[in-house]
Amino acid sequence: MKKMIVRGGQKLSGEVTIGGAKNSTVALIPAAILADTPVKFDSVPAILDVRNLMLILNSMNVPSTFNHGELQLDPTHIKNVPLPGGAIKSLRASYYFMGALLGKFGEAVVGFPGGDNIGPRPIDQHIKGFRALGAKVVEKNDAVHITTGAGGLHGARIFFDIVSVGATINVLLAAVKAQGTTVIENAAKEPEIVDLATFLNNMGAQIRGAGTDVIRIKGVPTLKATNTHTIIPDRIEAGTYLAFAAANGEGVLVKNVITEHLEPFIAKLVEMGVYLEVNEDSVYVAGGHELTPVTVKTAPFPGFATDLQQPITPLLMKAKGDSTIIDTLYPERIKHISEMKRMGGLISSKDGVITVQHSTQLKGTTVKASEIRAGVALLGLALMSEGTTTIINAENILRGYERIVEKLRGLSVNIEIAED
Ligand SMILES: CC(=O)N[C@H]1[C@@H](OP(=O)(O)OP(=O)(O)OC[C@H]2O[C@@H](n3ccc(=O)[nH]c3=O)[C@H](O)[C@@H]2O)O[C@H](CO)[C@@H](O)[C@@H]1O
Ligand SMILES: C=C(OP(=O)(O)O)C(=O)O
Repeated sequence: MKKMIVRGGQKLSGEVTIGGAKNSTVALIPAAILADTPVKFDSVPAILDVRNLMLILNSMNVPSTFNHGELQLDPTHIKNVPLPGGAIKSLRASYYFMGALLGKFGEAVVGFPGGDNIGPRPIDQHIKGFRALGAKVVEKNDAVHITTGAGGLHGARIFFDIVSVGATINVLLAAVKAQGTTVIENAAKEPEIVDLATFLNNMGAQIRGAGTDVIRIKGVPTLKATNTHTIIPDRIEAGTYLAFAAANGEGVLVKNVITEHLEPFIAKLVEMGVYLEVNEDSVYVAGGHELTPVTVKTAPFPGFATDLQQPITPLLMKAKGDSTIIDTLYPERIKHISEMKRMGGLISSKDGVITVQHSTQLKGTTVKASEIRAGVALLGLALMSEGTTTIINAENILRGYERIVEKLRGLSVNIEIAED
């Protein structure tokens, strides 16, 4: 296990460059097995989720190499082996192998995924989608067994009961080579879905409407990669550094940002009184602002991302008054609260409403990163606290934040990582 040791009370300054989006990458890698050729990605983030996906690929006879942000993989001799456990349990997005294997072979056995401890995360909509495409789905022995009959998968009209990123992507992966046309209604609109559709379309897929709530997929028999796919920047990583810079910076430039992907987040910072300069592909945050409290309500894209409600929390503690957070997607995403309280943070949660008060007596201590965004929020609070904070279970942060220690050191933060 790893721990991060952060010395607080330092001001962030300088530049930080955002890497490729975790939530695109973890969909693109399973999607790549649909290709009949080798595949190359660049701007791939150096995160633990990528390492674990490479282990899963390896178990399927798909060799891969990852150097300097470039990931190459060769699915031409892939074997459809059952994927019941092991690395599957290490990340949520391993469930994309259900859709990808189903699309490729017409069958899949994939263990129930792991991922963040952020409350219940059912996959009923994924299964509903697979069934609509003609698959038989049985859940047994902690794994999902999916098969198709002799006719294979066929296009269908699917109306999701709730907007789900994972279900939209999984059904898209299964449908891309199915016979006929699939229409997904009430689809999720996240930029990572558009990135995935761009990758697949460049390989010959016929997907229209990604980024809107109706996606049409005309099945094609084969997919071939002819060029390198560059992954979009990580909007959640960008939002995290913007929040850190606003709370504790004295001039930070966050580079490689698609600012349109962060509109509700940037609007919230402006509403709080943070002084920002939004450039074409970067955002500059100046220091020393008077902050007013706000209400944050998470929603599917283009709403305020649930993945940013914890990272913005330390900043809310700087505002003079009470702020409110309502996470409509994951009301139980509150694992940071007890740890923040131990650091002197004035924060509480009742009936799905988190109240964050102006907190001036913050002190470092040993806290636990129980999941990625809870962990990074504690890191943000550590930067504002007096003394040293030790964050244990730091792997949960490294799962999705590439080179975070180096990036923060580049912003003059005194931070180190060590074995626990
Ligand atoms: C790898 C990845 O991209 N992870 C993101 C993805 O997770 P993930 O794809 O798992 O999240 P979903 O968009 O599916 O979940 C949205 C909501 O729908 C519910 N739901 C989902 C599927 C289902 O079959 N039934 C159901 O009820 C969930 O419990 C949740 O309340 O989107 C979340 C919401 O933006 C983000 O927090 C995660 O970072
Ligand atoms: C919840 C998250 O990730 P995952 O879906 O991979 O668990 C996240 O990135 O905040």
